[in-house]
Amino acid sequence: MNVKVVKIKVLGEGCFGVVHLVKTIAPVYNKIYAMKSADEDHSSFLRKEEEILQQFADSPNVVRCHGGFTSVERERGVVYNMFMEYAAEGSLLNLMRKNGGRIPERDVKCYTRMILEGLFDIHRKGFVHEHHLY
Ligand SMILES: Nc1ncnc2c1ncn2[C@@H]1O[C@H](COP(=O)(O)OP(=O)(O)OP(=O)(O)O)[C@@H](O)[C@H]1O
Repeated sequence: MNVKVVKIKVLGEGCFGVVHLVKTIAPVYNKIYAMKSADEDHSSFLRKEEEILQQFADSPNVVRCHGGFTSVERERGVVYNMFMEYAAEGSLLNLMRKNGGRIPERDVKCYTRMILEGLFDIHRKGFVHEHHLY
């Protein structure tokens, strides 16, 4: 499948790759995704992440994965890309930064519930969540 996207902006960078906000051009026009990319030679983690996320399509508290594809970029060569649901409100860290280093008390209950329900689904399927500190 010949997937074409326009990169709108960088959303962030993790240990293994960069995440862009993108808009699709082909084969479907104007779909918005968060797209995580890694050089093909170092893409095994991303392919694994995709394989795992696909198992959580029915979990509303785990970010939805919309598949992956390979592209060739002039500067980087062959790249593997994974489409994710775009979390437009950003991360909890963004929320804390906007609120003087805290999560507003009125929001704590709702986010705690979402995190615990997401973790419950993850553990139920036999996975553990790991976050890298760097
Ligand atoms: N689906 C998304 N919607 C919006 N922003 C996202 C999305 N996924 C990732 N981001 C942004 O990109 C950053 C990097 O994401 P990534 O998944 O690569 O790493 P991480 O989860 O922060 O850390 P790690 O490398 O430990 O997995 C995030 O911190 C976040 O700011």
